[in-house]
Amino acid sequence: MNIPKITQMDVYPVAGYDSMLLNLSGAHGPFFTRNIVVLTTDEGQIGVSEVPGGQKITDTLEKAKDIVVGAHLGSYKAVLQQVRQHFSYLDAGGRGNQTFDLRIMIHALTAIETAFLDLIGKHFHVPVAALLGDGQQREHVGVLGYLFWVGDTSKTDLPYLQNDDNSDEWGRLRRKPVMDADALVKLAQAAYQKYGFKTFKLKGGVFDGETEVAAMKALHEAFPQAKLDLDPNGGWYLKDALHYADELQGVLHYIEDPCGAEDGFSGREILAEFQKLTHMPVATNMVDTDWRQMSHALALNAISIPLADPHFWTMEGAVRVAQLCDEFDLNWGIHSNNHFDISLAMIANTAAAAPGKVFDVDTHWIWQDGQYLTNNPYQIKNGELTVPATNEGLGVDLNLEAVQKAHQLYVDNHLGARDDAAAMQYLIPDWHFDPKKPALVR
Ligand SMILES: O=C([O-])C(=O)C[C@H](O)[C@@H](O)C(=O)[O-]
Ligand SMILES: [Mg+2]
Repeated sequence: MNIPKITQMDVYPVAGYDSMLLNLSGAHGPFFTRNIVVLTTDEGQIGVSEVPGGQKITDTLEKAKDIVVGAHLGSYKAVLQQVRQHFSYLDAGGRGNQTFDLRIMIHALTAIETAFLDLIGKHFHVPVAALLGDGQQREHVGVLGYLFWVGDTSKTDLPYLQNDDNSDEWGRLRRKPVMDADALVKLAQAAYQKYGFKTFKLKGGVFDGETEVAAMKALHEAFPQAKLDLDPNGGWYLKDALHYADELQGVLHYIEDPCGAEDGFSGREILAEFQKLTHMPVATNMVDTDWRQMSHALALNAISIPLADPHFWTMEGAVRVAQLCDEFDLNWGIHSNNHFDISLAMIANTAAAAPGKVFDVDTHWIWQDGQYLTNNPYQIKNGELTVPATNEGLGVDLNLEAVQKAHQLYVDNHLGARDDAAAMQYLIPDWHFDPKKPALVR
């Protein structure tokens, strides 16, 4: 029997268009960037993956080719071990304190793992979900409507996309400013019309806390049945977070990183105090991002909903977190960043393999919907993604021409890793990141 062997590994840094989404780290620029990996076997089959952008991840993937090319599918775990050993020094600084994770090795590792899993799934004619953890647990995966405050792009001379999809209200509104509760409710209504979400999350840490509390109350009034989450990325001090939590009792279903490290205490210690004092379930993608952090978070009872992003836990690692949550009576969810449709397939397959109480998972996809790198992107319908058990691999068919175009966009615009301060400086001159100050509070 022939076991397919990797004969080629291609790495494509790519870019797509984004809205001027605001967050604690600043404002999203007109482009978001990703790294796409394509593995080819001696049988001519391909396996794909997508992880965050940036030259450091691209370079690491390029260097890893020596380990990957020549390996056969059955040895993928040995390949992953070697990649981890060779490059783990790159992640010594941890995730950093931006809203997004700055690690390098773990993202490169995920890119290699996922492309292998795509190939193995195709080889055995099963979805990637069937290969993870204890196998596929569900076909339908709930996803949330990820809402942002959106800046006014006319205050910049940056090439933000406008009028790319005026076929419906969501397509129109997602490129326009959203700077008050009325506009936010309209945005949520448009997202609901198109995608049928049952949960909404607002990216907070932009306006002062009282303004964001009022916005959540307006969303609750407009969608009394919806589950709501507010995520200021640890930008509030504990004493303020306790006050906002009081105001948000009965409004929020859960809260995400309401506070973080302060006064010599770690983010885990502060969140443990918050959870104990409020009894409000706390989600996080900031304080339990590896097993060492997770062990402290659990010992402290700091969190109820680990958001295990498969891009920084690996797909297998994210499902391992779900298994732990299931055994320990915690809820589980996924965190995301702006992404193309390969990542959407990664999210869907990971959540389809997660046992237990899975919260509607994050995805930024609605801001990118229409910019496809595959011929058959997953669709969000009735607030769900579907992973049929008949899928093979990730369940997507790569459109190489679209990847090459997205790569050209990256090259032509001299892009690299994400830097939200640059666009924010158009709104507030000399703006600098402060992990303890909402972005527009300066
Ligand atoms: O849940 C989260 O913290 C995120 O989604 C982090 C992202 O970096 C978000 O803040 C963004 O895209 O601006
Ligand atoms: Mg978060």
